[in-house]
Amino acid sequence: MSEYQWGVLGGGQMGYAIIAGAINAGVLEGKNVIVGDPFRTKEKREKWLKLGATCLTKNEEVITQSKYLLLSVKPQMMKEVKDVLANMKSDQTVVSVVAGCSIEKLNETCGHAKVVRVMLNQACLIGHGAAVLCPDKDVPKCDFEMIEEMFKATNGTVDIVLERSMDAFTALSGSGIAFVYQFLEALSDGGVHAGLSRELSKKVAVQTVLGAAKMCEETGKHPGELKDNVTSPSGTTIAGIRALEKAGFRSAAIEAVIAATERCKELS
Ligand SMILES: NC(=O)C1=CN([C@@H]2O[C@H](COP(=O)(O)OP(=O)(O)OC[C@H]3O[C@@H](n4cnc5c(N)ncnc54)[C@H](O)[C@@H]3O)[C@@H](O)[C@H]2O)C=CC1
Ligand SMILES: O=C(O)[C@@H]1CCC=N1
Repeated sequence: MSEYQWGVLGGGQMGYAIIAGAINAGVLEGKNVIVGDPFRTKEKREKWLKLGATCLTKNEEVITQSKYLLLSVKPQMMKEVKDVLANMKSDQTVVSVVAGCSIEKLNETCGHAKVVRVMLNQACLIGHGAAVLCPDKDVPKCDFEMIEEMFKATNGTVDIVLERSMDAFTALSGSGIAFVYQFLEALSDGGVHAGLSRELSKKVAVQTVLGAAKMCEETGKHPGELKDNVTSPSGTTIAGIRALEKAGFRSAAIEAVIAATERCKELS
C-alpha cells in the first residue's frame, strides 16, 4: 500500500463534491487522494490537481494503491470497471454512491473488498449534504467509523439506514436537491415576472428557501404549521397557495420523489 488512502473511480460531479468537501472540511488531504478517470477534459483534471490529488487514467493503479475506494461512476459504467474491481482485496473498503447498485451486486463485483453503500447530495461540497450510510455486515468497526466521520464532516445530517430504503433516499436527497433548485429557479422567475431584476430576485429567492429550511430545522415545527403562521386571512399568501394547489404543486413534488425512487429501482 502506498501513501494514498482514498482512491476515487469516476472523478465527475459527485466524486469531486465528496472529496473536495472532505478536503475543505479539513478531514482529508489532497495528497492522500488518487483519482481514476479518463479525464476527457483538461478542466476536469485541473480541478483535481488543484486539490492536490493525483490523477490517473489507469484504474488498476488506483485500485492497488487505495485503502478506501470511492466508487462514483455512473451505474451504466459499472460494466466498464468490473474487471479491475474484481481484484480488490479484503483489507480494502469500497464506498459506493452508485444509484441503484445493491450491496449484493457490489459484493459480486468488488472481489474481496468490504462494502459500504452511501447516498447523499452535492451540497456535501460545502458541508450541507444529507447522507445516509448502509454498511455491509462485515465492514470492520474502525473502518466504518472513519468513513462515518468523513461523511459527518461534509453533511448536515448522517444516518445509518437499512438497504431497502436506499432507493427512496436516492430520490429524496440525491435527486431532491435538484427539485429544490427547480423550485428556486421558478420562484426567481416569478419575481422577474413581477418586475424584479434577475439578480435581486434570485438572491431573495435563495434566502427565502434557506430561511424556510432553517426555520424547519431550528424550531422543529411541522412545515404545515409554519406555513399556517405565514398565511393571513384573505391575504397574499393564501392567494399564492391557492394558485400552487390549483397547479398540483404538492402532488407534483410527491410524484417527483416517487418517479425518482422508481427509476432508481429500474437502474438496479
Ligand atoms: N450527480 C449527483 O448529484 C449524484 C450522483 N450519484 C451517483 O454518483 C455516480 C456518479 O454520478 P456523477 O458524478 O453525476 O456522474 P459524472 O458523469 O459527473 O461522473 C462520472 C465520472 O466517471 C468517469 N468515468 C467514465 N468511465 C470511466 C471509467 N471506465 N473509469 C473511471 N472513470 C470513468 C467519467 O469521466 C466521469 O468523470 C452515479 O453512480 C450516480 O448515481 C449519487 C448521488 C448524487
Ligand atoms: O440523477 C441521478 O441518477 C443521480 C443519482 C442521484 C442524483 N443524481
